[in-house]
Amino acid sequence: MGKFSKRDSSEIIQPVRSVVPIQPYNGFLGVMPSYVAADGILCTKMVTFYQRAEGSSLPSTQATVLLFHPERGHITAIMDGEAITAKRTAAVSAISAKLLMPALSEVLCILGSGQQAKSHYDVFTNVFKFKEEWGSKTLSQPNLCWRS
Ligand SMILES: NC(=O)C1=CN([C@@H]2O[C@H](COP(=O)(O)OP(=O)(O)OC[C@H]3O[C@@H](n4cnc5c(N)ncnc54)[C@H](OP(=O)(O)O)[C@@H]3O)[C@@H](O)[C@H]2O)C=CC1
Ligand SMILES: O=C(O)C1=NCCCC1
Repeated sequence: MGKFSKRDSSEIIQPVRSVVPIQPYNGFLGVMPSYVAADGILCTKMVTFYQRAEGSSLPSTQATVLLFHPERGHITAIMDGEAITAKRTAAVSAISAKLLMPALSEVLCILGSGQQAKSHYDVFTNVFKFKEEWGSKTLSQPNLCWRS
């Protein structure tokens, strides 16, 4: 993402994500490899995501990030892809908002109360200042009001 922000993609190999539908279960498996030679980073994220039935206790998204030794090819780290996904996705949204939102945006409204709702709340309140914050009661963030 740092390289992306610098608009320097010359050293990054990052094919478009491959997605395998898991049709009977309304799900997908996504595989997201990338190689940044200059930084010695060879990795892939593997993520499953599902449209769950209402009231299901199963998670909608599960992910793992594997880091490899670029020269020798062995795995050097197995990382929590859900934590990385939470921060990465919210960070990308904040960059988009920074570039696209009207200058006098004073109200933050978060829909949903899952992982992304929480990480977006954290990142957006860190990067921007809002006069009002609206969201779900179940998101339970300290400054957040809610509509019943
Ligand atoms: N573009 C990207 O890179 C990424 C995209 N995503 C997408 O972001 C979305 C949220 O992901 P995440 O936060 O991890 O998921 P979670 O499962 O943690 O949260 C989902 C939220 O959506 C609510 N919800 C689910 N179904 C309905 C419905 N029918 N009506 C109203 N609310 C509903 C849930 O409510 P309740 O708790 O009451 O069930 C919950 O608050 C997903 O669509 C996911 O695919 C996620 C990660 C990365
Ligand atoms: O890229 C990701 O990570 C995800 N994309 C779609 C929904 C789940 C996670």
